[in-house]
Amino acid sequence: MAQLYSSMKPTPMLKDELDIVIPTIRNLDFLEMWRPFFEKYHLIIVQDGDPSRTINIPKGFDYELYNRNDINRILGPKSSCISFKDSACRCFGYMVSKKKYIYTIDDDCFVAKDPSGKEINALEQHIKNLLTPSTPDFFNTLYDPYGDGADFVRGYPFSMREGAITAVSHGLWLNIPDYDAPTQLVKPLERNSRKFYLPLKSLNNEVVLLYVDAVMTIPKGTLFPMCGMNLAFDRELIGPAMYFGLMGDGQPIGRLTICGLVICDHMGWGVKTGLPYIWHSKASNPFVNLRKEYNGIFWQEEAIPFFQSVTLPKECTSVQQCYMELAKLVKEKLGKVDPYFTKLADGMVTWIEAWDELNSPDGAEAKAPKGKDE
Ligand SMILES: O=c1ccn([C@@H]2O[C@H](COP(=O)(O)OP(=O)(O)O[C@H]3O[C@@H](CO)[C@H](O)[C@H]3O)[C@@H](O)[C@H]2O)c(=O)[nH]1
Ligand SMILES: [Mn+2]
Repeated sequence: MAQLYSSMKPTPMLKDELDIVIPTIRNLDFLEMWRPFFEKYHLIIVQDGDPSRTINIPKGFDYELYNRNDINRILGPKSSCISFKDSACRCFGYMVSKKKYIYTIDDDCFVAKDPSGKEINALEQHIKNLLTPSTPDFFNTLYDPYGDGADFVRGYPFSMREGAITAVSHGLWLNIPDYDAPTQLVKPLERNSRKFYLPLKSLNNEVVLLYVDAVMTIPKGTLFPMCGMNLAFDRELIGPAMYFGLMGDGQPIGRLTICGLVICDHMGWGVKTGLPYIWHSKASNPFVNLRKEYNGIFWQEEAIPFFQSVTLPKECTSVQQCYMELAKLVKEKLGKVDPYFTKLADGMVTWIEAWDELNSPDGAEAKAPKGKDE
């Protein structure tokens, strides 16, 4: 399937083909800053924590809001696969959406500015990333050859210039980077201000935050730490594999995405990272994060070599089949690391079952209180 976007200008809005998923334990006043970019889109808000709390949502946005009671009502016993008291609860929004694309953003992420001072329309850049091919099989040293002002460099095989379908667009962050707790603890004041260019001086002669003006494809066979803070994906392609795992309340682990992107390699799809940037305003509490992360920090030393070694049978031709196979392997190979991984594997199976229940042609409709403040 050829990617839609080529050199046409402007980037299609896809306002009827994309949902914005926001996990939250806070009021959503941050939407005021995003209003020019988000107001035409449908929002799926997943309210975590105490369902009796009222979340303030600025007027004029079209949204559906799900709290834990809704999740339990819609999924019944299968709601056990949706994390509670962890941002991974956002996966429920992926499951109930009916749109082709998803953009997910945290409620402490704001509109960033590029070095020229122009506000960045993160959603537009993600759409551009998703509608242009990726280059997972052969690295282009000018990064994204489909970006404005770039192309394939000399020596890039012409037979590979059509590229691969892009399944995921992973954006980055100015100000507070997505650091783990130990890094956050030793670098409490560090801000993302790497100097990839001559420092741009602001009016009062201070170095302003800079950013890396690049989008690149994650090379095939390479894993990377995927952050859900500023992330978009083709839900019809890779949606069933975008489960963030079992984390938060009742789990020995949090803030670690066990994600099935190895399936992209198996399916021949691409994953991009880089632009767009958002401005991440708040560092969650590093001590609380350390408690959530410490198991994951040493388990990942076993889990990563496992995921790097995974090869899926060619008989797995759908994402669901791949994911079920991955769950089987997680149980077999990682179950001995800790019983958690057996629980996780079961959660992965339940996730696919719930996904198919809600998304098969005759699947149950996820009834939620529709929200649209006139
Ligand atoms: O129990 C919770 C806690 C938070 N949320 C919502 O999830 C996002 C992220 O929360 P926050 O900004 O406080 O935490 P960060 O450490 O900055 O998050 C990043 O680290 C990873 C940890 O989850 C994640 O990939 C990034 O998002 C906000 O919208 C909170 O409101 C929640 O739903 N439940
Ligand atoms: Mn945050």
